[in-house]
Amino acid sequence: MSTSRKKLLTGEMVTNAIKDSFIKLNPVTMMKNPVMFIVEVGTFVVLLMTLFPGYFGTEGSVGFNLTVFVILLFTVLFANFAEALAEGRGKAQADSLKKTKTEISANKVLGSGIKLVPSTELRKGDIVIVSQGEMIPGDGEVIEGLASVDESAITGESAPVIKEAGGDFSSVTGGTRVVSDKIRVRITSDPGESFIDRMIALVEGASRQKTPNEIALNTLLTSLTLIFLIVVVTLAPIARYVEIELSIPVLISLLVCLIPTTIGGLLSAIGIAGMDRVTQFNVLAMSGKAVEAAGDINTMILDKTGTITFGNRMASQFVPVGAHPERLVGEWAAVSSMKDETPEGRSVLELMKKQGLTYDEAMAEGGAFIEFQAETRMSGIDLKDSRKVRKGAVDAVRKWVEAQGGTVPADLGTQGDAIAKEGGTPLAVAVDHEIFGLIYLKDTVKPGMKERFDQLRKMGIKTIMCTGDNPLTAATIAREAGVDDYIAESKPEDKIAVIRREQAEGKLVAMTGDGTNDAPALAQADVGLAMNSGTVAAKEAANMVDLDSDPSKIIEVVAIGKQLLMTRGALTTFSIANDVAKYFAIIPAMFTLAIPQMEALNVMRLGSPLSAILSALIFNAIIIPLLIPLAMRGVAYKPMSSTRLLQRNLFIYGLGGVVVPFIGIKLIDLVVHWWV
Ligand SMILES: Nc1ncnc2c1ncn2[C@@H]1O[C@H](COP(=O)(O)OP(=O)(O)OP(=O)(O)O)[C@@H](O)[C@H]1O
Ligand SMILES: [K+]
Ligand SMILES: [Mg+2]
Repeated sequence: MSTSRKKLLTGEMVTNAIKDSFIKLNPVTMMKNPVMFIVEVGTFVVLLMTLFPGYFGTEGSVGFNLTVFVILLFTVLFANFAEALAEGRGKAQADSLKKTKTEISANKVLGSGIKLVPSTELRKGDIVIVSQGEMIPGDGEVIEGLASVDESAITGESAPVIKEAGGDFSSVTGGTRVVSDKIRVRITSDPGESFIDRMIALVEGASRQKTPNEIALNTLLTSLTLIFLIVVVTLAPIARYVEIELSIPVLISLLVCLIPTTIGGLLSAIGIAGMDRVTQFNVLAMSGKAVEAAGDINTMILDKTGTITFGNRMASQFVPVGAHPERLVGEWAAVSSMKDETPEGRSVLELMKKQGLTYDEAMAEGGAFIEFQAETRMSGIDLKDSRKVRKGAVDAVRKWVEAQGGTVPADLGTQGDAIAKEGGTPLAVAVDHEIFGLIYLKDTVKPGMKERFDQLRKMGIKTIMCTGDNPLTAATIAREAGVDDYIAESKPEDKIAVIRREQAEGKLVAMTGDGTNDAPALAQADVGLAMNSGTVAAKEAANMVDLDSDPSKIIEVVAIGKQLLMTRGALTTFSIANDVAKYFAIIPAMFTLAIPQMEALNVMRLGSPLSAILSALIFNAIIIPLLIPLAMRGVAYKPMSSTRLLQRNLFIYGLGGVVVPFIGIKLIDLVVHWWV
């Protein structure tokens, strides 16, 4: 998928798009786009008048009518081509994804035995075993074991990822391959509803629905079209009353020039291309609505570890407190981490090794491991000799020790604060009622974060960092990264509370997450971006999934959403401004046709009335393909507030929309008036 993703446009896509432009002429399809449907009807009427001259009263020359027919036909084809081209890349991607969807046989667990069944027979809840070298037969959750999995079929990333039971890295995707070890997987989707199935439907646009914004704009464009239709229809009898004969092809040309064909022709291409830009970025948006919501975001909730910082928080130092020797801090830290599979836990053992320190591994035998929980902010082990060993957030451990009647060394606070002020995370290490010291966990802010948050601020987006870490560390990192606000010591439910609070103020909120405990907040947020590495629950709750599992990508997703909305706004402005300019070419020409004395109205000095009409019509048609690259690429985009953006766009695209047709029509007329 990654290879096809990088290719922009192939000759094959263009050929297919040309073919599709004709297929899309089917009136049933065209009716979904009322503006272009009216043009198609007009094209058909002019065709009839060209084929059967003399049946329809006033109709001008056959040559003129034939020319109008050809230009109108191309107007419709160009609009269809824009849409087909925008769809092309997704279709190509869907094809390459379908190829990865071959039938796989699965080792299904049945009672105490194993039966070989085709993957298509697997249902939700079935248990399968997948060993080294085998393909995972369906989406599921690892319930036993650990394996490295090659997910390049869906993510394009060739480095294998570790999947293991329990925790946030338990979800597996059908069609990916186990490259080492063996896992037991509980299937979580029925046939036809898998991640790859949904991905295919998404990229190929099969499930594409018009977004609320698109529907609103479509209604506006349709209303404008109806108004102009009424104007033009009533114009004919009025003109006849004052004894001006206007032929039907001339009236149809007028109508087509007046109605917003530019945006009408490009509207759906803009939406599809916007979705596609998100996909090229390796983010799957479940709907166009999600992408547009991203463009309107006011508040962004980010977690610290892994989003703003690299997240591989590493133990870098053991700091003793009270009268305890440094060696003991390391030893108890190691004992508390022996079975702690979090990166923090593993890094403690690595630091021991690096410092050449040893500890008694046998101590853990027969003990009960206490897994890290965001709620308790501690982890550790209850030894079989009944001693309890803990490490965790300083204030959590302090409370734990105090609850057992222990005393807290005087320098715990100062030493902890010193680490926090440097942006590090202090973890206190305690055994029963005694605190031995601190583990200094180091994490670094990802480069360029400040600039990105500056950009978000310019767009008028407020950023809030939510972290489980202590207030001092949170403050330091918040300052270093340049977020607007932060919430420290936040439990998972605090995230959803922040989201609700912002939404109650009428704001749209975006957030990222990967854990099952993030799922409610991901669902509550207007834009929820789940990590592909995350749990099934998180991915189902979110409306976007990042295949690269990089939470900071939410920033770019918002930028893409903004760009989509801007592109649509800019081209709408351009289109309507454009039509205004066409009045100046076509209306004087129409009246001069009937009353030559009205030549004074011909401010544009166009060759002849007929060439003026044809030139306006030709301009109206070719502006569509000329704007396809802009519609597909999106307009150039600088972060700034919505009001400034609007002013800037009105200036560039509004003014441009008025000026460009004058020049364009004049140039076309210089050529065309030689023929008519
Ligand atoms: N393996 C661990 N054992 C003991 N305590 C831990 C462990 N990992 C983290 N902690 C402590 O628990 C606190 C809360 O962790 P949590 O994962 O909820 O948030 P965080 O990782 O600090 O922040 P973020 O929400 O930005 O990811 C941490 O700040 C740290 O003090
Ligand atoms: K038009
Ligand atoms: Mg965390």
